[in-house]
Amino acid sequence: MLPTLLAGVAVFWAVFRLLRWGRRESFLPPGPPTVPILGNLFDFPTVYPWLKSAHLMLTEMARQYGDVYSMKIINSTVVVLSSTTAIREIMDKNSAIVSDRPASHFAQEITGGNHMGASRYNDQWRRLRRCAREVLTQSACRNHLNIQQAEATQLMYDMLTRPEDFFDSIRRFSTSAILSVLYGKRAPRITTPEVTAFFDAEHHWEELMQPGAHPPVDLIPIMKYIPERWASWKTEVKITRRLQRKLYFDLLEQVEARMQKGSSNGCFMETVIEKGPGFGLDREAVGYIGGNLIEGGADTTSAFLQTLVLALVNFPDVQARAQEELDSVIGGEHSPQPDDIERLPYIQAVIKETHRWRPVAPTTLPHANIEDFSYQDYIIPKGTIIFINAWGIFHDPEVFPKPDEFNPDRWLQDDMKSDRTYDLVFGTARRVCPGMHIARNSIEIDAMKLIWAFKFSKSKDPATKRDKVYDLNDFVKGILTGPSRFECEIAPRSSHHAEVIRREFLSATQIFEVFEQQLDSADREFVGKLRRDLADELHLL
Ligand code: HEM
Repeated sequence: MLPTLLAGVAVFWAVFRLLRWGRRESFLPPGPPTVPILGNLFDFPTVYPWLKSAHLMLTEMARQYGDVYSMKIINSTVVVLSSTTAIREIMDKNSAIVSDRPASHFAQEITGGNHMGASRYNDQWRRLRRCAREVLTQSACRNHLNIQQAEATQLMYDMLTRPEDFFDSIRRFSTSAILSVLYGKRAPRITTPEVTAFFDAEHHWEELMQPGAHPPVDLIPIMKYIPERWASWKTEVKITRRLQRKLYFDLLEQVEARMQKGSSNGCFMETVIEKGPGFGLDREAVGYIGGNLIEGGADTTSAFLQTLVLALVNFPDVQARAQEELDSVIGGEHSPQPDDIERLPYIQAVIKETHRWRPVAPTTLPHANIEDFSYQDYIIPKGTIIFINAWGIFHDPEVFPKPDEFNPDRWLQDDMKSDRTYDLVFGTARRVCPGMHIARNSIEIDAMKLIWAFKFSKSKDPATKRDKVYDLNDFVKGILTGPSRFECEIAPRSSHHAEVIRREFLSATQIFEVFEQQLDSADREFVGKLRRDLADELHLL
């Protein structure tokens, strides 16, 4: 009798709990109507990734339900923040409790909990983060300006000689710059083995981490126990882990080998290898911290630069004004140097406007809270997934009139000069991007040099001979985004500019050589020939 009664109570309890799934609790902020059990599952943008980008759908809902709204996804709660006031009141004031990440079974399985960006708010994350913070301070990052600047001279040279490949040249640049800073080993070609290995590993990682691409193991944890033959994602997880580890630990071994030979070059990982144990990081974690930083730094920087080119092509008046400023402040004898940015307010505004117009991370990365907290009359329960709708904030017409227009002047208005909204591009609370100083340096150097060096204009339609029409919303879908591949015309602003580009690239040889100690024979041959040909060419000029 008792077992039957207990079983009855258990079934009743399970049914009772199930019926509460999907229902919005009265203490939550408002949001779209829910359906039983599934809640807002079908309102959630990632369920239809092929339809519309997540940030556009989240923004449409914000205009309807307000700057703090909630959704129920089965038994989890999602809150979306779409105003600076909400960011200040929720993220800044509660930073100690809103810096968790939603659970990611895939990230845990692939990296063993060593992925800083995907890690929960736990002791291992604190160790990884402390190490990254101390080694990536603003002043420490100045030590890497030389190689970032040298890499930018190769980017200019590549655009000069192969303008049609600019999309890949930018990708090579950003991957090589971050590899040099982190591992002291550069990548002179897009086919350099580490670049190919990174793209391959990243492709698998992004495919797995894309919400909606695989069964929702985090929402329905029992799925973890499905045997591999019916769960293709388990094989993908193994492949991704193998590819990442091969890249990260091969690179780590190369740094260790150089250090043993006494030919260190001051890269980030040398410091991490020395100081890592002091931060409580074992070799496993040291391997992953570097890998996670390549991942954080490579595609974000290239997406920004590709967006900048798209904007320059489509807003020629902005380009002309930026070039006027560069001509009057820098002149034509040499390209801009890192510290010149202080004297170039319009270029600074162009950079801010690029971040605002098409942010690389339009919803940053999702946060989660480790404790309940209240906001106005609402309670946000522990474990809520918090989306920062940076796109919605940057495209709020009340704050940024005509938000789709690329207008750097808005950042030169007195009230915007010290406005903190811009900081959102690098995230919030204790998760704010640890690579932002490295990123800012790269972006500033490149924006100054590229705008100084080239005229960017629209390609012609071969049939009509008219300017091509660009779809300024054709961006790759995902948590991190950038423009889909596009064509444009890139020409040096004068033959004198072209000559300066060649000279500056050749004179960066000494800086490059420090980062070329371990290149493979094909890359070594490539850089040798390139420099010999360039020297001959300049000699003839
Ligand atoms: C245009 C360049 C970049 C942009 C726009 C950008 C933006 C962001 C954003 C929005 C976040 C999420 C912050 C949050 O959760 O609130 C983030 C996290 C992160 N970024 Fe960046 N980032 C850039 C470059 C870099 C670079 C160069 C590195 C490495 C040197 C890097 C490494 C990371 C890491 C490791 C995290 C995860 C931090 C954590 O969860 O504790 N990022 N970044």
